[in-house]
Amino acid sequence: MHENTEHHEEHRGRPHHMERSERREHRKERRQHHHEESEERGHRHHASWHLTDEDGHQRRGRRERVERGMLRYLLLDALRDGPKHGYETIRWLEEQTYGRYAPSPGTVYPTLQLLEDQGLILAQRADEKNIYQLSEAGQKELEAHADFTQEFWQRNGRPVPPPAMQLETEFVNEDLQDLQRTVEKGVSMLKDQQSLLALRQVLERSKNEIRGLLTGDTVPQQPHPGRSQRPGREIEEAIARLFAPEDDALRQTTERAREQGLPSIQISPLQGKLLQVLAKACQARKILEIGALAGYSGIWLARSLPADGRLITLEIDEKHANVVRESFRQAQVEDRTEVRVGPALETLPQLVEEGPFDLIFIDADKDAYPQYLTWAIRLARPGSIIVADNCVLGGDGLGSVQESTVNQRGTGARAYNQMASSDPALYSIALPISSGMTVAVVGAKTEAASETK
Ligand SMILES: C[S@@+](CC[C@H](N)C(=O)[O-])C[C@H]1O[C@@H](n2cnc3c(N)ncnc32)[C@H](O)[C@@H]1O
Repeated sequence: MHENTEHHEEHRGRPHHMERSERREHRKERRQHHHEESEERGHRHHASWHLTDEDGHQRRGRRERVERGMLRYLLLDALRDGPKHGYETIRWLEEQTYGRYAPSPGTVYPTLQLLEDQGLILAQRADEKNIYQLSEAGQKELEAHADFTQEFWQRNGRPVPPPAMQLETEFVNEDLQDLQRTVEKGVSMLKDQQSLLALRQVLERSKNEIRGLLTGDTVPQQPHPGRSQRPGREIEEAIARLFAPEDDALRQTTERAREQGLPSIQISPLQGKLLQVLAKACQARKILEIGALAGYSGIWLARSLPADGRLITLEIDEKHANVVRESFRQAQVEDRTEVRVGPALETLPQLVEEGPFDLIFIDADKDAYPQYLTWAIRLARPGSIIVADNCVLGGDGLGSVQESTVNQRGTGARAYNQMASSDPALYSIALPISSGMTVAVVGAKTEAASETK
């Protein structure tokens, strides 16, 4: 299936004989034409998007919407692969999209009829069924509109990544969109041809590097499970070996998370030990965590507590919460831990009576980070420590909040760091450990700082 996909990518490519500007113009015209055409038909096709996981269970995903104007090209594509019955075109599309797209017969048969009426496909009756094949006109039509389907195949013509890679794959897609926004914005801001040339050179270098990585010519440097490049990873690992070795319970927690299909986004052992050191420094007896996942960081935190200490960890996902409880049980810290299920912003107000907390660890949805910080200050005492993970993000978490119009990645972290560095109630620093942790010590609270938005 891979070779097939590659073949299609090549075939679907832009007409090579054209100059770049001509190709762009050509593409623009085609899009316009395609748009008008699909509006004329006034149809949008909705197909359910379902995936079969490794255990053979069907999961529903987002719906793949395909305009009928587009379906005709996908059907022509199916027939380029060889003559087929109507039903076989459906199966072919389902197979080529790895189960993401299977149009209904009610949409496919009328479209095949239309294509036949237009002379783009030929029908032959055999065994009381029509076998369709691409006509010469159909072949030309398909080639002339190759770029219509290109985006569809880019999105759907690749295998669905295994659960452990889905998150990273999403990050890659986000990064691509970020890059596009940044370049588009940059192009409109650049004043001279020289700068544009420099920009193109950067893009060219990146493309070459990516190609090298994909073909295996370049060895990936310091790959890591987080979002941003992490220089000095070997050093981190060496420190972890010395200061923060994992035991069976911690290793099993990571394993359990993987088995249950949870994303691999827990903190590193080094971060776990840092949390423990900070908990010891403020003599923590009560710890609050926002974002539990499978309980990995929770175990590190719980182990820093005295026997009568308490860790409350907040988790939105019931399935994650069950894994966390199991992890805590296995690590024998269930006596001092509790998982509270629900959106953290709803649970936090219920904790006012149970505070103050000596250490608060924030590691959940990034957009809400500024609100979590406000709540953390409210639930803290002077001398409490507030730690937030994923705050540096290779630099994306630093800088001004306004940058978010260019680069949306790191928006929550940027706002968080701005608050943490300027709030008079806090004494803070961001550390470049893993994807960055911002550590703040709560000082004497001011009225303004303890108000909750
Ligand atoms: C990065 S993971 C936490 C990793 C964990 N601290 C560790 O290092 O082992 C983030 C977790 O926050 C949870 N989460 C996301 N949004 C949330 C919300 N609004 N309230 C509570 N939990 C949330 C997610 O379900 C996920 O399990």
